[in-house]
Amino acid sequence: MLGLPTGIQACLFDLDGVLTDTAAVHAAAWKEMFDEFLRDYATQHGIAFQAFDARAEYDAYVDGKPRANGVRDFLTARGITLPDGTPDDPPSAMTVNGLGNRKNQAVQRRIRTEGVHVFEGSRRYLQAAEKAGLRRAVVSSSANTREVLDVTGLAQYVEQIVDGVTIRTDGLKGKPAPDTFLAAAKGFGLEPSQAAVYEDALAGVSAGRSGRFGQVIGVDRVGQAAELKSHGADVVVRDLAELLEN
Ligand SMILES: O=P(O)(O)OC[C@H]1O[C@@H](O)[C@H](O)[C@@H](O)[C@@H]1O
Repeated sequence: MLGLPTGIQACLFDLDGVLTDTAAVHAAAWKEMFDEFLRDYATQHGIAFQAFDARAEYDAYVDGKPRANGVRDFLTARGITLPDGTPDDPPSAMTVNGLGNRKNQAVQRRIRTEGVHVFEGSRRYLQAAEKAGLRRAVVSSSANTREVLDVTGLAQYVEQIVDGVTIRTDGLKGKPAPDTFLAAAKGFGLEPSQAAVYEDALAGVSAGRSGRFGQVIGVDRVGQAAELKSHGADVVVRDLAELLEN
């Protein structure tokens, strides 16, 4: 049923790139912020400007992770160290949190002006999961999760949210650690083996694999099926509608 092995009682959905087409919106906002930062950094240090690669560097260092971890992991890969600062740093601050807040301004502006596209196959899958009596949670690193679920009308299908805000308030480790998915399974009173994880990010499928979930479904929106498999996806689909067929 719904492409799931028997015994699965809950669906734990990532948001950006799985339910909504917001992975691309995040990637564009990251590029806007990092390119501005990297241009200034290159001028100050007398080095050549090398733009942020919104595909390869986004997928490897940023996608699926909590905001500050994405900033830190990308800068580390480029050999750049900045002080962490604090979450309330202004967007102009040259800190990990400052850059994260600058990116958040960009992503919120884009969400407001461009709107959010819902993958129709995902909406249908959520409805089918509800009809089948499966529990439904959204497990996302994004602190903008509630807003996106509200503006898209998807909130009505979701029973539990573990997001970027929960990570901060409950002191959870973000993806690729399995903690956010484990918290969602626990919230339903279920074992990880009784829950399926739906993820488009490499960090997310790694989290599903290390948490020993009953099924890890990789959702390939950008042609990275092989990487999703090698990071731990049991199956890879291009759209959740494919799972409705079996
Ligand atoms: O900056 P936010 O909205 O809290 O989101 C953090 C991360 O959330 C993830 O869901 C996205 O895949 C990342 O691209 C994003 O950076």
